[in-house]
Amino acid sequence: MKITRLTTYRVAPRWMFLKVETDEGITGWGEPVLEGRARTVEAAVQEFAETLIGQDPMRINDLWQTMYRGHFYRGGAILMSAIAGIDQALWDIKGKALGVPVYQLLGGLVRDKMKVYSWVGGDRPADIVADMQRLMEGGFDTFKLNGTEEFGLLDTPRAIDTAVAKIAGVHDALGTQVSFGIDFHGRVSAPMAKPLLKALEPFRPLFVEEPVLAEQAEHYARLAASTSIPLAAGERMYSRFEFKRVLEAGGIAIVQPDLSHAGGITECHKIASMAEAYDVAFAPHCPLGPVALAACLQVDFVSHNAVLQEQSMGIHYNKGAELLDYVINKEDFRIANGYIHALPKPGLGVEVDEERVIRAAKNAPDWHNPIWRHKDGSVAEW
Ligand SMILES: O=C(O)C(=O)C[C@@H](O)[C@H](O)CO
Ligand SMILES: [Mg+2]
Repeated sequence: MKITRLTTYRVAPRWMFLKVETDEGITGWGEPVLEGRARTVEAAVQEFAETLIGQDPMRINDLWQTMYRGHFYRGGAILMSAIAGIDQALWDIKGKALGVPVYQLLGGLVRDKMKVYSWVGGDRPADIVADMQRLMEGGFDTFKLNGTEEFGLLDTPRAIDTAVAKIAGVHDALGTQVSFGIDFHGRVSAPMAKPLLKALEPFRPLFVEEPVLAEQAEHYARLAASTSIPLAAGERMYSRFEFKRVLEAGGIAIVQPDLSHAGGITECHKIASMAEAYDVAFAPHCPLGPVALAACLQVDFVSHNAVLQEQSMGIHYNKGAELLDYVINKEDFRIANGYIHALPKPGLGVEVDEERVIRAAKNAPDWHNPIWRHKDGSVAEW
């Protein structure tokens, strides 16, 4: 079998799908996107296409290594997102060619169902309790929310109190009926993370995510030593070679690689295994589309340390399209009582509505995150 064509489709809300065609009529789909940098990743995918066309798609490991090592420069958000989406599509082709879901090619199921969680509260956490109560009716009991709005490098006790008050409101209203992760979203500096974590401890969040920016990873171990809250990170780390340093230094209880940013199924399956060796949980980041989610689930169902799966249904970013709008087999993605089952169909297990994708690609938005500023006019972490 040979790869014949790679076609990218940028679509609402902020996703990009990749279709990889072969000379035997088998097509694979991937989701190589970096939110806000879709056009850059698209260019990277098309550059990789120059070396992929004519190659055997079944040789996923060699193609992955060639994409990663063959062009001298390596790693980083753009290249690893391009490789991620291509890798997803290659696994999709392989599973379809052999007539099995990808998880069968990775050793089979370690669990019958996978716990998922839902976002609440948006960019600026608000209406959190109401959002949770609405989603609890749909069977969810695990959530994630942003911990703060803009937060200064040195901020005030009042800013900490404002952030804590929102969490206290959830705790007062719902107690332990719900569990929730708090995403600091890299908005909190290392000096402020310690007091903010301490102030949040009484409300026992499930985890705090990106307690500091990924480039401040050396603070993870120090922060973990100062708090009982499990720390999570990974959406802005792009390969085993970044995760190895974090795992070795300690401090992170949950790794959250993104299957569309960290090299795809091939790389994230290895990251999950590395994390397991350090007794660290695996909870893939996935605020993206259905192909990215399908790729996550394939790794979740073969990884003993997979504990939670993010999915974007109802997320505040999904303007103009929802998680399953481009999916034909919507029923396979059904979430019941906060769990999802392994996708039964061959390959990634997602049947893409190609006509709808092609239509949507004709007027794709060019999504970018807002640029936030502090009161003094300096740029703030969004
Ligand atoms: O889902 C999460 O945990 C996030 O932090 C969302 C963030 O990754 C945005 O997708 C960036 O545009
Ligand atoms: Mg996050």
